[in-house]
Amino acid sequence: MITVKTIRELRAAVARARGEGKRIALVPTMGNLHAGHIALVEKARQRADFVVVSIFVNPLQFGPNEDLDNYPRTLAADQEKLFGAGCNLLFVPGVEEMYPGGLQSQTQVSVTGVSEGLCGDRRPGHFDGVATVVTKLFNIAQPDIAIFGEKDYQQLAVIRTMVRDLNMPVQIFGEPTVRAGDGLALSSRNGYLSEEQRAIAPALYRTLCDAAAAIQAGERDFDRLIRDGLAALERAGFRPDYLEIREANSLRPATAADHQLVVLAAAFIGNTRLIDNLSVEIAGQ
Ligand SMILES: Nc1ncnc2c1ncn2[C@@H]1O[C@H](COP(=O)(O)OP(=O)(O)OP(=O)(O)O)[C@@H](O)[C@H]1O
Ligand SMILES: CC(C)(CO)[C@@H](O)C(=O)[O-]
Ligand code: BAL
Repeated sequence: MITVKTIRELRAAVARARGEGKRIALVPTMGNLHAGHIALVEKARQRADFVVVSIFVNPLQFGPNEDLDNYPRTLAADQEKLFGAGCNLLFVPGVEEMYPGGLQSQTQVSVTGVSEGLCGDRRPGHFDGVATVVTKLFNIAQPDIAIFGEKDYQQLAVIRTMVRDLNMPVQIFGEPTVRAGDGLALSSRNGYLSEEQRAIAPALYRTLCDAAAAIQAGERDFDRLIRDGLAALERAGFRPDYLEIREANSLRPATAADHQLVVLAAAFIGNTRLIDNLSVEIAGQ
């Protein structure tokens, strides 16, 4: 595995791999890697011959009061994990390499529809920042495929929409959320939790499971399910940001006629904001 910091080095290595007839995969990350990221890398290995992982804590997708400065940066440990997972090239650009003209003058990519509501409302500008950096990473690495986690469900929908609308020649794969034994979705931000907060955290997934089970059992009063879910999160010690039930593909609010649903939630424990989601397929329809 080689680690490069510049677009020029990345392009040269990818051109060599392509010249050898290799299929290129890209796994974009913000680092502080855990088993969820490694599962994406392993999937990339299965589907391609040359795996590029990027680690870039993208300032463009953070709001002014968010955790950009505190976001964990653990390059040496990440390199070790990626080497073990069969990554071929690690791209770790600095902010200047990615945004040489500064953040203000950066052309931005903005996806309508699926980026509205949910995290799009709670984190204004977030998905413009994500769509912009992912477009840049696609243009820089020109991968055949790119792999993302379903944990960031709305992000995956935004990227799929962007690729479709802008005819980007890259195939997108979404991978299931990797969870701890108690159900908590693995996330770099879990590292912010104290022992006491970590004990509260699995209630987020439990709440999603309860809502999904109620839908499977025939409940279609989604407003009531949302109210119950928000109350359950509060009882557990969360400060809920949102809990919503959406149609799984369009992300519009679900109706009783929909067959593929997703329950999505974001909630704070102290200053730490966790997100999670659970898809619900209504069988036999
Ligand atoms: N538990 C997980 N299972 C599968 N994929 C995941 C998981 N957590 C993150 N990913 C995916 O890894 C990629 C990089 O995500 P990122 O580096 O932001 O990690 P993260 O753990 O989600 O961090 P954060 O705490 O900032 O949300 C994204 O495609 C994301 O969806
Ligand atoms: C896709 C991504 C790497 C873009 O910065 C980021 O949003 C993430 O880690 O999910
Ligand atoms: N995992 C999504 C990146 C973010 O929260 O900014």
